[in-house]
Amino acid sequence: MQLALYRYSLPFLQPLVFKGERLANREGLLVSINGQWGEIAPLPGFSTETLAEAEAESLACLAALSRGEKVSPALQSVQFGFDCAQRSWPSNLPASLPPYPLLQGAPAALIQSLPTADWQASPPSRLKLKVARYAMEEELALIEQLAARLPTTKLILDANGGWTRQEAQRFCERLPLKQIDYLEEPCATFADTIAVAEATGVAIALDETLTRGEEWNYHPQLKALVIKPSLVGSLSICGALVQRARAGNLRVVISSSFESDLGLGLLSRLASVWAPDEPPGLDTGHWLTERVTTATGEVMTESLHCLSNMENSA
Ligand SMILES: O=C(O)CCC(=O)c1ccccc1C(=O)O
Ligand SMILES: [Mg+2]
Repeated sequence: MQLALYRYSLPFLQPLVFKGERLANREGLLVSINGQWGEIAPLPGFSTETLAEAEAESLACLAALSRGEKVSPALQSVQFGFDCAQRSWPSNLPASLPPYPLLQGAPAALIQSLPTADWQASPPSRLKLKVARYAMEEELALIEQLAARLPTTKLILDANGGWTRQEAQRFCERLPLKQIDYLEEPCATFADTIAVAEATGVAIALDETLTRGEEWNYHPQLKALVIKPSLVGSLSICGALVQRARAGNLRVVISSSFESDLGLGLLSRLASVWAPDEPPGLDTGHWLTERVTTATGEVMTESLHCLSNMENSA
């Protein structure tokens, strides 16, 4: 049995802020089990575990595997990594749809630099924008511009639970609702999010509610589950969420959390299995300036920091 764990550190194009924490590099782990890879990369501000905790549990799991034991990690990022590295993937997976573009940054700067010229010829069917980060007026002005310039594009908005019920209602009352695909997580609780939906008519998608494993119910305005397998963790829990979405006629959008190119490839495979007709939320790779795999998919282990490398007969 071959077992290895590596750490990567990949620079961001420019530092990104996650829930108030400024990161210049994306750091994570790559696990290899008999030649099959997984990625373990808790995201500060979104994961409850730290990278150090994930590393410690990963090393313990590898030691257990090397003794011939089965492992069931407790940390979500570690569950994802080990599940991916041990999954029997179908051999001929179709490619997933191209991801919808993700816009991130200050509204004034985005209005200046909108690449609408490229988009005019073939506008994206969907476009995602982070909200609840800057002044509400500025964000609404940007949305108005986007809606006017890209009349056939549906906008996905994501507030990451950043508003009170009242703030979210003020914002949603001024949205061009026909052009909004859905709003992810306007408020910090499911009850507040649903209250905003009912008061304003906006369509809702859940994301952090699923990552945190909180309770939720079907609602006529709940339109989609945004599933981040790398943060939810266990692929069987992700599979159960997909089933529950199907049972309630909800769309499933597979989404990333700034993984390396290897992690994005794994998420793209999961998207082609779980959401073959839905453009995934995987447009985070362009924020990283370096890769961990070659063009043919080989992991460039020589450029990574090796934490463990074992070969035994177990
Ligand atoms: O979902 C997407 O389109 C891209 C990923 C994304 O937006 C994201 C990335 C990291 C952490 C949180 C989020 C989010 O959905 O809020
Ligand atoms: Mg989200």
